[in-house]
Order: sequence, then structure tokens, then C-alpha cells
Amino acid sequence: MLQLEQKCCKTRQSVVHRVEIVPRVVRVLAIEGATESVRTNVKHLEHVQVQGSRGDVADKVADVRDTTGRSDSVENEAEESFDWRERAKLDGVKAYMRLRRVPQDLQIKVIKWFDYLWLTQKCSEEDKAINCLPDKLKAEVAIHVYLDTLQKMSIFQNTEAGFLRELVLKLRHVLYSPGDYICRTGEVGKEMYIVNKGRLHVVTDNGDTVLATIRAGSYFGEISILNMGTAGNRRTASVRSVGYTDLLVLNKEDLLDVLKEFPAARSKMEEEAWNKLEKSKKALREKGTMGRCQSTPGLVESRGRIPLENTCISPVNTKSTQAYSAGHSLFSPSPSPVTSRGFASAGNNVNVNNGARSMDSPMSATSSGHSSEDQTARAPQSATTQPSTGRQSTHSGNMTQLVSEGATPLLGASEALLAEIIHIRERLISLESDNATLSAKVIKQEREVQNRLDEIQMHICGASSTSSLEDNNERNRESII
Ligand SMILES: Nc1ncnc2c1ncn2[C@@H]1O[C@@H]2COP(=O)(O)O[C@H]2[C@H]1O
Repeated sequence: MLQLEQKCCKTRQSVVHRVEIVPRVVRVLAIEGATESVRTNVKHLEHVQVQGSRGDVADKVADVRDTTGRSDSVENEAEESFDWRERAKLDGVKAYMRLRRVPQDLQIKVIKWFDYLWLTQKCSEEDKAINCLPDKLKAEVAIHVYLDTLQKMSIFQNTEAGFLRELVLKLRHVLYSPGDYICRTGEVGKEMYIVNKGRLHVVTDNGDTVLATIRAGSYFGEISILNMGTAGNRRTASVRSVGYTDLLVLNKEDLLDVLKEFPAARSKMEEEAWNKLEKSKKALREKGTMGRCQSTPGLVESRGRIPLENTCISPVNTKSTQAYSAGHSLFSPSPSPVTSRGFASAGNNVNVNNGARSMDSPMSATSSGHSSEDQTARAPQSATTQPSTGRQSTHSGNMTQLVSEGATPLLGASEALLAEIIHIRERLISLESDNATLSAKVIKQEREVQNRLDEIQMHICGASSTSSLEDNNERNRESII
């Protein structure tokens, strides 16, 4: 035993040999029994083994369990081992952050994230831990871990037996920190999320207005994947994590594959998506967020707008307009909402995905080029406040031709023109959005009508084939007679 202790101590100094020695020592201890101090040394050795895969620990656990049946203490050891490995990972990350001079607040955020992992006994790479298993075993483990969550979700109630099992296999696990944006308005939707733990807010562009709260057992991010918003495959809102959230992620392709096989689940999801869009619209209206909100391309608030034909164009001083246009390209893409908001509004947001996704924002080049605040800033007095006497506007395509009768502008000509153009552009976008909403509804109704027609046709075919059968029988009978 003494020899064994010495061996352990030596090994402690020479980590190089630990890999071969630890399992042996554990085995020997398990078989022979050991003093407390030897056990402590062994524990330490296990903890030092920071880079070992989970499988190593599992092996040891299995070994000990096989020979002694003392699973409790082994489980404790496995837990401690887990702690040590995570702590060692944190040490590595800390060293890296110091070396790379990562800002202090970001360092704190990372450390807090590790704290959260410890508290909840989560592994920073949970999914990777079971990647080494063959598919069938992996499926069994995943089902054990996630099925419960999925079964509690209303959307998945009464779904066919195979549906959840297929879904479970495609899920990935991610953790978000407080204040992280999981998705941003206008990004192309590539994933759907199921909330395992935690709470999230659906927010408008600037993050100030909370449109809805998403809780554990719900899901989000499906609207863009199902192309149901007026912005097609773009996110209709931003979603921000309130505290730490534990999400299950499903890729677009995987979701669509599964839904193809289970159309009933798709219909349910579409129905819920409509409800969400309606709810957000209502919330926007109630919160008095006027005008088109950049954050919700799928949600157009038309109340309080002036009709296109009522928009007025102030007289133009051609020179000043040209000068202005040269300096500020009105129709050139404004900065993407994601990029412009960037990480500034996200505060301590460190999610790498968020940064990477920012490029996708559609609004940068098209519809909501300017947020409502931008517009206020650029056009201190909107065109609606201007008198419309003596002026007319004619529209040709997207361009506005100005037919001015020389009325005195209240604003400087260029400012007024700018305000006008922004306003008209906004109105056009709004019309486009309305149009898209209606188109989506029409498509949905068309599909329903088509389904119904198919049913009726089937029914008629069935009936006619029965009646023709009867006719035949009748004729046969007659011929026999
Ligand atoms: N009112 C709402 N309630 C709950 N979730 C919403 C609401 N509005 C939008 N969402 C979710 O926020 C998601 C943002 O990305 P998607 O548009 O892909 O899908 C959206 C919905 O899943």
C-alpha cells in the first residue's frame, strides 16, 4: 500500500505517466480497498487528467462499480472530476483572455458563464461528450435526456410516436448568457430553438420594447424557417436571453425534413406562428410603437400613416438637393441594423454566432433602411407636418417626380425633400409588407382549398367507382337472367 501511495505521489509530479497509472490504481484500490490518503491521491490524479475524455472517467467508474459496487462514492468522484476538468478549462480560457487582453467585462462574463456551468453541473461541450457513441446508443441517451422536455411542449402533444424520436436525434444543446441575442431581426433564419430552461424576450429592434416572453417548454425561430413572415426567410423579431438559457437547437434542414414526414405537426406550427405574428402586432400597437418598426419586418404598423396620395413634396432647390445627394446617398443601403447595433446595444454580448450572422441582415439593403430613431434624427419634421397647398406629387415607379408650384418650404429644401423621400420609401415598404402578408394568407388558403378539392375528388372517385361497380353487377345479373 505504501508503494502504491508513493506511486501516486510520484505520478502527481509527473503528469505524463498519469494516463496509464490512474486506471490501474483505481482498479487496485477497488479490489484491495485503500486508505483515505491513497484515495485522495487518486482523486487528485483523476482531477489532473484534464484533457481526458468523459469516456475515461466513465471507464473508471464502470471498473470500480464492477468490482466493488460502491457506486455512490464513485459518482461523487466523477462529479468532482467533472468540476476539475471544467475548472481546468476555465484556467486555460482565463490565461488566453489575459494573453489576448480581452476586455475586463468580457472576461467577467466568461467567468460567470463557467460559474453557471458549475452550478447547474453542465458540461461546456455536452453534446460532444456523447459523440463517440454509436448512433443507436446516442439516440437512446438523447431520448432519455430530451424527450421529457419535448413531451411537455404543447406543440408536440399527440404527435405521432416516431416524430419526437426523430427530432431528438437532431437536437443540439446550447447555453446563452444574460443579455445575449439569440437572433436578430432581419437575419436569415437558419435554426429553430426549443427552450429547455430559462426565459427570453422577443424584442423590437432597439431592444427597448418587449413584445413577448418565451418560457421553458416553448420554441421560437420557426417563422422565418417556414417563410411565414412578410420578410420571407428573415427573422421577424429579435430574441434576447433574460438570464442564462438552455436551448435545444434544430437546423432548418432537419426541421423541414421532419415536418415533411409529419404534416400535422407543420400545420400546428404554422397556426401558432400566425398567432405569434398577430400577438406581436397587437403588442406593438398597444405599446404605441408607431410607424414601421425595423425590428419587425413581418409586422407592419400602418396606423397613423398618411396615405401615399396625401404625401406632400416640398419645393426643391435643385442645387441644394444635388449637393445633398452627392454627400448622402439616400437610396444606398444604410448600415445593417445588426451591424449598426452591433455589440454596442448588446452590451456584454459575446455570442460568436451573433457576430457572424450580422452580415445576413436584409434590412441593410432594402426595406427598413432606417430605424424609426434614424428617421427622427434625419428628418426632424416629418412630411406630414407640412402644408400640402399648391403642391402635387406624381409617382413613377419608386421615383417621385416633383411638380412644385413654388410654395415656401417650412424646412430647408433639402431636409424637406429628405423627409419626404424617407416617408415615401417607408410607405412603399409598408405596402410591400401588407402585400406579402396578404399573399402569404392567400397561399395558405389556396393550399387549404386545394386539399379540400382533393378530398372531394377522392370522394367522388370513390363514389363513382362504387356506382360503376354496382352498374356492372346489375348488368351481369341481367345477362345471367
Ligand atoms: N409574439 C410572439 N410571441 C412569441 N414568440 C414570438 C412572437 N413574435 C415573434 N416570436 C418568435 O421570435 C422569432 C424571431 O425569429 P423568427 O421570425 O424566425 O420566429 C420568431 C418567433 O418564433
